[in-house]
Amino acid sequence: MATRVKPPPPPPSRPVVAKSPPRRQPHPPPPPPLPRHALHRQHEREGEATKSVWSVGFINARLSQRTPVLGLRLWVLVAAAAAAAVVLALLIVVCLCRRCRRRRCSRLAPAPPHHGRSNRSLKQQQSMASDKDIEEAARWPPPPSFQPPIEVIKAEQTAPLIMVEAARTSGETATSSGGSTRGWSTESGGSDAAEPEASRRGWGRRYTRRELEEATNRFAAENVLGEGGYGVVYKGILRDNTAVAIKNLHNNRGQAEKDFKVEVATIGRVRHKNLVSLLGYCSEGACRLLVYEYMENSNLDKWLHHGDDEISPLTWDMRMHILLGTARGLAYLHEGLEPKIVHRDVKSSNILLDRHWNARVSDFGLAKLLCSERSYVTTRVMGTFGYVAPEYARTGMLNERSDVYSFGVLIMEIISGRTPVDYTRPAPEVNLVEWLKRMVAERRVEEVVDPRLPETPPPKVLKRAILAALRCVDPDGGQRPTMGHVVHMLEDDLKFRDELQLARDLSPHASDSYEYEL
Ligand SMILES: Nc1ncnc2c1ncn2[C@@H]1O[C@H](COP(=O)(O)OP(=O)(O)OP(=O)(O)O)[C@@H](O)[C@H]1O
Repeated sequence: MATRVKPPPPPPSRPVVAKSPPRRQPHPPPPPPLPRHALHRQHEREGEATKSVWSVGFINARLSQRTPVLGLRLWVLVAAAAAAAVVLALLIVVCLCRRCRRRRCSRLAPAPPHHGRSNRSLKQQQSMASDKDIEEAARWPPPPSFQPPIEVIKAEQTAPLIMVEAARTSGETATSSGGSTRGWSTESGGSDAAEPEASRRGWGRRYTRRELEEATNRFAAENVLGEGGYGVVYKGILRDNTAVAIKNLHNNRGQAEKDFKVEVATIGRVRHKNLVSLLGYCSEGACRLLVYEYMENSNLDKWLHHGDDEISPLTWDMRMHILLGTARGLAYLHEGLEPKIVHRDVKSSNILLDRHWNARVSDFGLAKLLCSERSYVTTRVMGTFGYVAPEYARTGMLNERSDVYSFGVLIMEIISGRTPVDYTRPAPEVNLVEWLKRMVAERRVEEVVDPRLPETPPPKVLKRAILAALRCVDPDGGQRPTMGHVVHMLEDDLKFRDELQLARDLSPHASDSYEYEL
């Protein structure tokens, strides 16, 4: 008699349907014990059933099962969960990237001011300014030991203008010194559409060439403000009636548009009341144009050296005010930004004057915008003859103390009305720094004053200004003050001048003794 073998249990893949409660049935009698060979076959069948749990058919069946979630099949839910996980992962990556970028932005935020010496010590230094100090500062030649400046940046042979380090770290970032962002609007010609993100971030407006042609009457000759080493500068009036200065950079075929934009962004984000603001740019084909705020009173060089008037319109006070503004602008570049910007070409033609005669430093950071292969870049690297710090000229090593040296030359220029190098003068007077030092050593300080000045400054005031200049042109870069120190010196000088004036106004005789005491 054939033994009835109990059928294997139904495969678990069967769809689970709502079951009615099982009817209770009387327990069937226990099956008779199986013979050995039947038992063996049953084990084999059970083994196959277990294996089938992992078979393709089984998985397919499982995935095709309907679930209680909206009656969707299991594979639909699995796919949805996988997609959600991918989206989540992407979101996390994007968030992390943004955080990194923000951190880079914050590196360019204004750094806390750090001036090595306290105001007090500077004040003491200043009030102790005596003939001896001035003569000591004027000592020449420099000590033979040249101490390399701290944080020296090696100037390269062909493209050494790497002073705008900010560009490297964050071409895409935008920071502001708290200044206005006027002019960085998003409305512009068609090309803005290509870069809406840039405009939103405040990098600066991108102008079309056509817009700028319109503003300058097709770059007409009568709108030329002048020509410098970087190109021709035009005055332009934009459609909204804003006056601008448009610098047409020449020889730019070597500059990739992307690099150009990075540099422009670097310059554009630097805002300070004593720096000329870059409003935007145009980059179409080989054409590279920079759009700046227009400065009504041109540049300092013009007023110092190219005026026809016998009496200069620049009074002593105006000159000191211009110096202080310039010092503040430079101090911001050196100490207010992280990483700092070394101007590298501080000179009177780069000090522009707004309608209120406030100094506005221009051309900072321009060096990196130039095509590095051009030979004139190499000559420009050396700054301008007469203003260049000796260590820079000698070694090509440059840091912010080189700007301090040039600023010292600028002080001398403003006091004397002489250019830093003047070959029309007798040999001992050709070099301004050397001549002025000699005059100080010979106690002929009063003779260095610009004969075109409407009024001569009080001797003590003059001496303090000369002392500041001599400190700045110290042959040892490490001994020069920082621009922050220079700002304090000049502020103190102005205060000193005010006090003197007040004393004079109160009593002419009292002021004599006051001046004498100081
Ligand atoms: N934003 C501006 N507003 C008014 N005039 C300007 C402005 N920028 C430049 N200029 C004028 O354009 C002329 C050329 O300036 P640019 O800066 O190109 O050359 P530079 O300073 O004279 O020489 P270099 O290029 O050697 O520094 C100068 O007369 C300058 O005063």
